[in-house]
Amino acid sequence: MSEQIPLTREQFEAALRAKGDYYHIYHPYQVAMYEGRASKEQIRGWVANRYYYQVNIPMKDAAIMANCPDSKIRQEWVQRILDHDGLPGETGGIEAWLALGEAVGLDRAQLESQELVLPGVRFAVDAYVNFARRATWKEAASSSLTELFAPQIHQSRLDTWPKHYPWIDTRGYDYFRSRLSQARRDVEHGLAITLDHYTTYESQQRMLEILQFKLDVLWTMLDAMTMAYELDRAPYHSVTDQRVWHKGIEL
Ligand SMILES: O=C(O)c1cc(C(=O)O)c2c(n1)C(=O)C(=O)c1cc(C(=O)O)[nH]c1-2
Repeated sequence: MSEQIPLTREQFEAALRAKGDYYHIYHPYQVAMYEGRASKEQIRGWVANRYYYQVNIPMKDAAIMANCPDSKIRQEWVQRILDHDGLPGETGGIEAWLALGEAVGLDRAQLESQELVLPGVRFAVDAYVNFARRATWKEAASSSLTELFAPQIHQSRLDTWPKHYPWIDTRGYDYFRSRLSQARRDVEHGLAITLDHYTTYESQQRMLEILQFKLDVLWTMLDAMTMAYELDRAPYHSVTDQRVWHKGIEL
């Protein structure tokens, strides 16, 4: 049997970018938010649940670094952790997300307690972190490439939310603004690693599947929020309106 011919660098990049068709920017929950159709509860639910993604991203990036023997790569990758955690005394992305939480009327302590984080969101985010722990550092690094499509989604919020949701304190928007340049820089580095590394047809197809896995993580988070905040079907809704679900099991 003849071997499949690998995609050229340009074709591979085009195939990665084509995955943008499945980005969560097209999820109805996300569309409702930027079209101004989301209720206060839906916006608050999204911010509270996305907080779990925010706090896990630096742990995901630390897992990639822990598996990476190349100091040059770590030198660049560590910036991602600093973006979210900040240096001591600085405001990082997690702090900026908490400010967004306050801007939409959520209590900081409630956000930090993670009591609003739905199990479906928790499982999806955990799948991403666990993948990064177990995969090779290159595959885990490449899985961040949904960020190719992130500047557009952050910009769409900056363009539409202040108009649609005058009740949101505009100081909350700093997170989205700072991610515009941070995501572009991340993508440059992540894309270079990815285009250099996957040079066989099989490995390129595997990488495209990994990117689909990551798209699934993001889409599934919004599915869980749709159930809870749009369809009024939070977990256990048929038996109780209490938030009885687990709040994370530390291992
Ligand atoms: O708001 C969004 O829609 C969105 C999506 C993504 C993404 O595509 O994974 C990230 C972010 N935001 C983000 O703010 C962020 O810091 C981030 C890091 C990563 C990653 O996989 O390492 N994705 C994303």
